Amino acid sequence: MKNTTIRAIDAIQEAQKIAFAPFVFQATVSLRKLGVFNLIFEKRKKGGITIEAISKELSISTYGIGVLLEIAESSQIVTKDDEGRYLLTTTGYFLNYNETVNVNINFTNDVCYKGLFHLNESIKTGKPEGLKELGNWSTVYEGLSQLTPEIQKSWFEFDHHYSDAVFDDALEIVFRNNPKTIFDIGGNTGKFAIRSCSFNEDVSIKIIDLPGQLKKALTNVKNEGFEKRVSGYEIDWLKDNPEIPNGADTIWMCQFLDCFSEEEILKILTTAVKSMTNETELLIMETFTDRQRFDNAKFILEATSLYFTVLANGNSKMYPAEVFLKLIDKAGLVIREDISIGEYHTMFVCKKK
Ligand SMILES: C[S@@+](CC[C@H](N)C(=O)[O-])C[C@H]1O[C@@H](n2cnc3c(N)ncnc32)[C@H](O)[C@@H]1O
Repeated sequence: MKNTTIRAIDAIQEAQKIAFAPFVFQATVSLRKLGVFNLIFEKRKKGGITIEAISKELSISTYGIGVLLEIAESSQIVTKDDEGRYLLTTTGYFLNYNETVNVNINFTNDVCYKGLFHLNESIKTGKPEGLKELGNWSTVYEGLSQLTPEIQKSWFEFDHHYSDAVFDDALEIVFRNNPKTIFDIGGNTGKFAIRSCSFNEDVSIKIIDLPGQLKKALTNVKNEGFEKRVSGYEIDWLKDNPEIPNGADTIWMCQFLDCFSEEEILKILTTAVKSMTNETELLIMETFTDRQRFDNAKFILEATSLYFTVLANGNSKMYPAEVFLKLIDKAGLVIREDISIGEYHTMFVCKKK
């Protein structure tokens, strides 16, 4: 976006918005949590609702509702008419009711907010300095299974939101050659394994992940009754010389490689290649910054990169596809198909060179 023609008065307004962005964010979180947005929306057909009426209905002081709605009005989240009645703007509506905005707000507030304070340190050290706000681990992945329930819920809802919706389309491609054995690398909570077992009655899946995460995934798999067809394999890709077993018809890596630096991605892909035959398909599904149709999607991915910097591991990010193209080639793989899936994702179907 170019801003060469922006007037100084507008530019200072934009700068002030950034200077106070955390205030607007926290006011929004509070208006959501207190049910003020819901109430304003419910009253839309009556022309809106005043601060006094909101205060009475929600048993919160007029002072409290007033300070929140003042900044919300200046931020174009609500409007106020001459009788002092508030309505949601379209932005306010999305802040309260859009599913993607909802998972992003919860993720920002519950998982990232406190940790982000340490971003400058992380940029200098290359370490996730904000992670200490959540627990004492060297990467967030070590701690995923130990996060408090509220933080864990927001983390998993964020993660799942961006993959769940595309699993249906992805499964059609994964199973078009009828694989009997799939390795799900970075299987997380076992969602893909469970969906695969429901989709195809013959397939066996091996989830490959860190021990804590694997335990959680296998419990979920058992709860769905698929424990005979899903096994686990413990790995820490950050250790020296990781190895995975042979025997997969398909290796599945969804929203996984972005959790690593370029050097680490190359190590993972090279290790995977060693376990592949000429027939094995390696499927990489990612959200690439240079493959987004909408600016807001690119913006979400750039913010997610900062989460990786300050909280996840200090050295990974959401990558442009061109970085992956180079690493895939370097690892000894060739891309047979390059498929766009859903709103955000790209799938690379890779084979050994
Ligand atoms: C973003 S999640 C993957 C999400 C999942 N595949 C999906 O599509 O929803 C990343 C996964 O990589 C795993 N992971 C991260 N670092 C790892 C490491 N050093 N060794 C092994 N697995 C790791 C995490 O435990 C987590 O399950």
